[in-house]
This record gives sequence, structure tokens and C-alpha cells, in this order.
Amino acid sequence: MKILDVENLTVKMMKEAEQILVDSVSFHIKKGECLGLIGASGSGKTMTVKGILDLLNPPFFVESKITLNNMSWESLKKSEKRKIMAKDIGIILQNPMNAFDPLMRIGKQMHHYLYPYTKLKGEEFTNWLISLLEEVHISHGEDVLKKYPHQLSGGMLQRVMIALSTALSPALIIADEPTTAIDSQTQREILKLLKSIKSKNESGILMVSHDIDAVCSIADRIILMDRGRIVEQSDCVDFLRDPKSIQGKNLMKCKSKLGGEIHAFGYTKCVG
Ligand SMILES: Nc1ncnc2c1ncn2[C@@H]1O[C@H](COP(=O)(O)OP(=O)(O)OP(=O)(O)O)[C@@H](O)[C@H]1O
Repeated sequence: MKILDVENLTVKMMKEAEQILVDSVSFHIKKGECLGLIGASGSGKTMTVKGILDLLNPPFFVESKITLNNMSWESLKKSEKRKIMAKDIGIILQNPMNAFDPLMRIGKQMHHYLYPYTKLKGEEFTNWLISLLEEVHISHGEDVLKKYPHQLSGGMLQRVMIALSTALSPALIIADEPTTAIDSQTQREILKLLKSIKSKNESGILMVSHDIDAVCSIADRIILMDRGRIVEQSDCVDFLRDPKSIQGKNLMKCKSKLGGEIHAFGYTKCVG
């Protein structure tokens, strides 16, 4: 069953002249499947995600036919989309430090996002929050709930964000560069965590990244974007073994030149 079906997504910028930033992009994600969206800086990954989520305002204009969990997305009003997004789409962002309110304790922020969607009250609700933190391998959850964001490391905050965005078992999880802003040891732990969520959950995952190794450690398929277009859609294993597009071949060449690892800077410097 398809969780997300995107047909001909086009994002235009109308200023003095019309500029096409994303050009007729089509893809789908099935239940329990992870799709990796990769490409050099400026290739249109973020615009694709923002276009899907209806987060763009003039001078940007979006045309598309999107079906989310069997619902026709374009027929909904922005306010209806916001409600669905809060419950059915979990979003994990690149820089967890910017995603939290610095002046509010973690527990209060979790309460703010999750309380409207559960019948749990008082101690039961707090125990649920602690169990969510345990699932992302935060064992001293009670203390973490009392802390402010700056009192936690980037990796811990990323785990809290993963706990928040997966708490309501969303149909779709969008992870936008989820391991970019953290050290390599924590990166591995976060990827392991996402992998376990993928196998446990029925959610579809869209993982956006420059890092082909990180993507292919969880994704089943990848799409490679270049200048607003999809230039290759492939099974991860096939892509790593034998990319078909020029951009895919360059990316893999770049990977071997950079000693097997491609991250944001290296990829963009080499390919972009
Ligand atoms: N606010 C903006 N105003 C004008 N053009 C923009 C804006 N944001 C993005 N663009 C342009 O849209 C195109 C796609 O950008 P996008 O941010 O989607 O790339 P990306 O692949 O996500 O890059 P990165 O990996 O660096 O985040 C680029 O040509 C970019 O310059």
C-alpha cells in the first residue's frame, strides 16, 4: 500500500522571470518502506519536501497531485493539512538545537506537542513520555524532561526529536538530514535507531541526505536529484553497485575519491 504518492511535483519561483526549482518530480513510498532522497546542494531536495508539505508561499508556487495515506492532499485546506501533519507526519530535522524552544523545558515541549493527541493524564502521561524516551535509548528520562535544550547534547536532542516525531505512529516520517549536525559515533547510533523504527513501525520514511552511505544504511530505494529533476530512481544495492545516470556515476566516483565517505561538504565540493 502506498503511503505517499507524488505525481509531477513542480515548484516554481515567480519573480522577474519564472524559475523552475523542482521539475515534474514523481515518486511513491510504500508502507514500511524507506526512500532516500539524495543530491548535491541546490538540487531541489528541500524544495521537494517543502512542496509536499505545503510550506511554501509566494513567490514560490507548487503544482502537483499528491496522495497521502489514501487522501487527496491538494483538495485539503492549509489548516486541515496542518492538523494531519501534526499527527500523521513525523518530521525529524537537521539541526535539533534550532527545533526546540530554548526557554522551555523538554518535558513541557513534549507535553505541548503530544498532550492534545492522547487521553493520558497526569502521572500516566509523564510515564508515557519517559517510555518514549526509553525507546530512543534515553534511560534517565525523568531528568531529561526537566532539562532545557541547551543542557542536552546534539545527539540527545536528536533522539528527543525522534521520540516526538514517532510517538503518534505517523503514517509517514520525513527525516531531513537527520545525522548532519552530529558527530560520527552519534550518527551511527541515530541511524541504528531509525533502522529499528523502520522495522518496528509500519511508517513510510522519506530520508533526505547528501550522505549516500547513511541513506543506504536504511533506505530500500533512492532517488537522485540534479537541478530540480530526478535523474535516477533505483534500488539502493543496485545503485551502489552500478549507478546508471552520469550524476550517479560521478557520485560513486566521488565516494571512492573521498575514501568511501560522502558527507555534505565533500559531495557538494566534488559533484555539485
Ligand atoms: N529562499 C529561496 N529563494 C530563492 N531560491 C531558493 C530559495 N531556497 C532555495 N532556492 C533555490 O532552489 C533550488 C533548490 O534548492 P534546495 O534548497 O531545494 O536544494 P537542496 O538540494 O535542498 O540543497 P541543500 O542540500 O544545500 O539543502 C536551488 O537552486 C536554490 O538556489
